Amino acid sequence: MVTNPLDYVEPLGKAGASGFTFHVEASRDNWQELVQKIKSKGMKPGVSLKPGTPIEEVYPLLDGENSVELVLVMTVEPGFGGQKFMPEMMDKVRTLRKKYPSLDIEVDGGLGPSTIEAATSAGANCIVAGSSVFGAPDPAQVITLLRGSVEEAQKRS
Ligand SMILES: O=C(CO)[C@H](O)[C@H](O)COP(=O)(O)O
Repeated sequence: MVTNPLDYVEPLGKAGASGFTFHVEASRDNWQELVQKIKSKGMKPGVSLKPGTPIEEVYPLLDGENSVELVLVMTVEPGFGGQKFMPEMMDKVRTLRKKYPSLDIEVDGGLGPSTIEAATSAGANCIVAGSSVFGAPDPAQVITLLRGSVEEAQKRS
């Protein structure tokens, strides 16, 4: 998480990023300008929210003009890898999935073989995973498992 996301749009665009996700908590006053700038640099805009932030805070960014195309529901407090997945965040994912059936919904924090099912069955289709992949004896196998869980959940929906 950065506190001044606007400052990073230009450099990340230049570096070739395809997407740019900012925290709603850091952009309450300027998210419209931010989304416009992200799109003007050819990147896909996304918004993220911390565990303590209610899901309703992102609705204006999805419903109006200059809408974001992805919501990242943090399943740990932002800061560092290796933290414990917060299953109670799945209520946010379920609520979002019900309201926005084709939205990209990402989850980040504590995702791995033991938590992926909770996330994908709630409606998450983009997974951020650090420790469970990089700490595994066979990282490719974990990635295949995570991807398979997303695909299975999508077939069921
Ligand atoms: O940066 C993070 C939090 O700010 C992420 O949660 C992290 O990169 C993912 O790591 P892990 O899969 O180990 O939870």
